[in-house]
Amino acid sequence: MAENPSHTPHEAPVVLSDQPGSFAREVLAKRHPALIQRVRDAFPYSRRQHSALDTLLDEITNGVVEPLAPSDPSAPSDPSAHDHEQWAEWGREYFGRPWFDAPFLWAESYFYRRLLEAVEYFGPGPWQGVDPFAPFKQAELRAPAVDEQLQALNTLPSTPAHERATALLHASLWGNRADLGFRVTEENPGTATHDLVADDASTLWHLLPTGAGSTVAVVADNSGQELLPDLILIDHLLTHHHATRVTLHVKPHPYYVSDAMTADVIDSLHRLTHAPGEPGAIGDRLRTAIATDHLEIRTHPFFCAPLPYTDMPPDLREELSTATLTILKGDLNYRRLVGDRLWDPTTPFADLSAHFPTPVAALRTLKSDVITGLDQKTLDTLERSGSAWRTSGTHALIQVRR
Ligand SMILES: O=P(O)(O)OC[C@@]1(O)O[C@H](CO)[C@@H](O)[C@@H]1O
Repeated sequence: MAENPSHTPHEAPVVLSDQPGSFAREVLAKRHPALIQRVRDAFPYSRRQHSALDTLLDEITNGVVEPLAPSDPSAPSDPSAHDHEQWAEWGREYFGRPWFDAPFLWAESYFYRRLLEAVEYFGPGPWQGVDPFAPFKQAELRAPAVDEQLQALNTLPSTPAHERATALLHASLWGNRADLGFRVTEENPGTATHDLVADDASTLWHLLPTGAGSTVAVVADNSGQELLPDLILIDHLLTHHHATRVTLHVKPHPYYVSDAMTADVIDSLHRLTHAPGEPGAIGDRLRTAIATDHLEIRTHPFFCAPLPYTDMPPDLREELSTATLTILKGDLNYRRLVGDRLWDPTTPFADLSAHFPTPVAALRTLKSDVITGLDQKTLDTLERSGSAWRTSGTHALIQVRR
């Protein structure tokens, strides 16, 4: 194993991908190559795009990390060059070294940036802005399972308020299993457990008393079967006066396969508004909320950066600071919040999230090695179970720091 310079007595080791058999290694060695193949199969790409995908595949399996290709000098303002300087700085330590030696968080993020480059997403040219993951996202949103989930919402108006709030929070939480990146290699994710490994839901609701005029920031994760329940939860927060204003933060470009962008919010709203009954009513209310600034869709380049939230730039920090509570969805946001490190699982979540500018709630199904804030008894039970509880997506948590 390569020496891990980031391991100081005060901080746990950074997750790397250099350990054979580790989860992080599997993602780089198996998930990323499989993803290249899926994207390739989904589009009528040109010879140049296929060749760029071949080069990327060869590099991630046998080569060393290469910088982004130089921008096209013949194009006066090459849009593909928008973040070159940034990546040159973020990658300085890792260029020329095997992919498996870079921090897992960095390597994954850079892989998605390079995949977008290979398919010419940033242009200039006809493929500019063509989301390579759109076919997978759209298929998921059209799935018959979604019709059933939407129909089930028709029982909501007659469900007692407390039960309804819990059901919607849990739907948003477990929606995080619908992560298409995860499914590239985990076709049949195991059965979800129902007990949460940590459940601070009561603190979350205490932070949002009705009628207090709160603002909630929701940092979204996956589109489709995660974003739909997120939107339904947002409607609940607004209509039941837990918040007067919600900001929904999405990715500025395709990321981790199914991560939500503005286009995905539009598609999900369309799916809701075109469904009969309660889902249609929810969709209409959400559109009204957007039109009246009670719900605002926001994005920021930092949401696709290979960095933890401790490195959040001042403008985003300032923007989020106005929220009463930030809800961070999913596994990657959790890794970025507490740091992508092999913490002692009983390290308090509140200590590791203290840097975040607002009270924060993490809603996450467990799909990577990082875990914090467990009590010893829960940890012992999980360890005794012999299951891959950290990474299989069968376990979930709601952790809140006031
Ligand atoms: O953030 P999400 O969508 O919940 O999960 C992202 C994820 O699928 O990607 C990484 C591996 O590729 C892991 O952190 C996690 O399993």
